[in-house]
Amino acid sequence: MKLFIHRKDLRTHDLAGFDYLKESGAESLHLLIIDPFLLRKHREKEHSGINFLGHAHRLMRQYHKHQRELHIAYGKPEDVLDAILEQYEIDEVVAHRDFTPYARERDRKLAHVAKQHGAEFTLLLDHMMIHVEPFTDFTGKDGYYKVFSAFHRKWLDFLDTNPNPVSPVSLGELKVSKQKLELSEQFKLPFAMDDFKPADDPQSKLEQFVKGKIKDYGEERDYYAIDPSSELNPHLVAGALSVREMYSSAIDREQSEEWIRQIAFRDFYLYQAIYDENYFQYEKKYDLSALDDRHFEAWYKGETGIPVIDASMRQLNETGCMHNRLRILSAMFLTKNLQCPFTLGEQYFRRKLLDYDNIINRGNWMWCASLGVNASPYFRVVNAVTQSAKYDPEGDYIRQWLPELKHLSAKEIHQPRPDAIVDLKKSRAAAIDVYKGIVNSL
Ligand SMILES: Cc1cc2nc3c(=O)[nH]c(=O)nc-3n(C[C@H](O)[C@H](O)[C@H](O)COP(=O)(O)OP(=O)(O)OC[C@H]3O[C@@H](n4cnc5c(N)ncnc54)[C@H](O)[C@@H]3O)c2cc1C
Repeated sequence: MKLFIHRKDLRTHDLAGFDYLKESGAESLHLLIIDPFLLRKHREKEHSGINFLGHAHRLMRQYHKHQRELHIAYGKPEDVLDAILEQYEIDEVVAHRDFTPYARERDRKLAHVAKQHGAEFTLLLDHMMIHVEPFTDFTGKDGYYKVFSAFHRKWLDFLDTNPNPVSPVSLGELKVSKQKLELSEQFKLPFAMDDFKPADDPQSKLEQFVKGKIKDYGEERDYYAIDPSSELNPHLVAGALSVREMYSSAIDREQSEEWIRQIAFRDFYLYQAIYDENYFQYEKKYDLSALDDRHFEAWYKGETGIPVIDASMRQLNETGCMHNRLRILSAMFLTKNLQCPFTLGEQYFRRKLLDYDNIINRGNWMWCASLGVNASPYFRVVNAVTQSAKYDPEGDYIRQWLPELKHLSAKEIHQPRPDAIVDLKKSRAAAIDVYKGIVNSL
């Protein structure tokens, strides 16, 4: 019998692991491990944890609907696996690959436990559009792409000749074992799944988006006050929706290029995390000693006196959502105008974002902070006030999140408040000076 472990792939169709199980013809036991490490610091009460657990609850229901058994265990993955392999005749453990340092170490430990029990440990690539090894062969490049535009061109060519279609295999076609798992008390969930509202179905949202808003995405994607983007990402990061489904539902639609380009962007950051050995340690490579956390609290509480920044942080704190343009403004403001290390903002987003993803979050924070291989130039410091006036000309977004400024005119509402913690012009000049030193310290 095989053991399939769900991770960031909380769905019951189009999974590389399901294709593999179907092909093998073997019976399989299906497991989701809730890892206490990933819920430390009460993340189950933060938006990112609530999103994941809401999707876990939805997955449980889907298994139930298919009359299949999904076992849920709570504990260190290697301990859970050890207990299961001790009790059951399992010859192979199957899961999907992940590239964060924590995931790599976890999988190293799981491989070790599997080996001790004489079982195979198979990791499959599921959550990227491209398969990285064939892609690397296809590029014929010595080394990897460091710049997105060149990567993007090759990515499109590669998918033209190496399509990665949605799999027709779904849970109902697998021989899922009906055996009960008898795990000891220590592996029982310390909370009830019912405490988490099951996440909504992403399929109808995807369908609506590709039939409607996708054609305006290229022109309107930055106009955050009118909700121009798909808002599918919380489903994608939990794996309730596969990237193949997103790509294949959009690729033949007119004017879908810009949206597809964003999917390539996601693959690009995942690809960087695989090939750039410094991806997770740039903060140790640069000299960031000129930066400090003086203004961090004002930033995360939305009390900087720059209306668009405060509005976006209030939205984030309350809902876990923040549009991409606002993430850029708020990250550049923190790292550049407030001269705060990017890692503090990165960690704050980890707790707060509904669609938090370690690799994508880090790549974007580094881009904003002008660090790493694919970074904005150090002298790029966007002006939050002019961007606010450009993308939200009536100030509707600010009025929604800062009702105390409702009375101000469309012209006044974007302007720094009298008690703003920094002067945008002066802090921009200072940031350019400091970041010139930082980027040259590598
Ligand atoms: C500082 C900062 C932090 C971020 N943190 C995260 C994070 O933790 N998790 C995360 O998934 N994204 C993150 N992003 C990227 C981006 O903001 C979100 O992917 C996007 O806002 C999701 O919105 P949407 O669901 O409407 O997707 P759409 O705008 O409809 O885009 C479709 C898909 O394209 C991908 N995408 C879009 N923008 C980007 C981007 N800039 N980089 C990589 N992929 C992108 C996403 O997978 C998304 O599902 C961050 C961006 C910044 C500037």
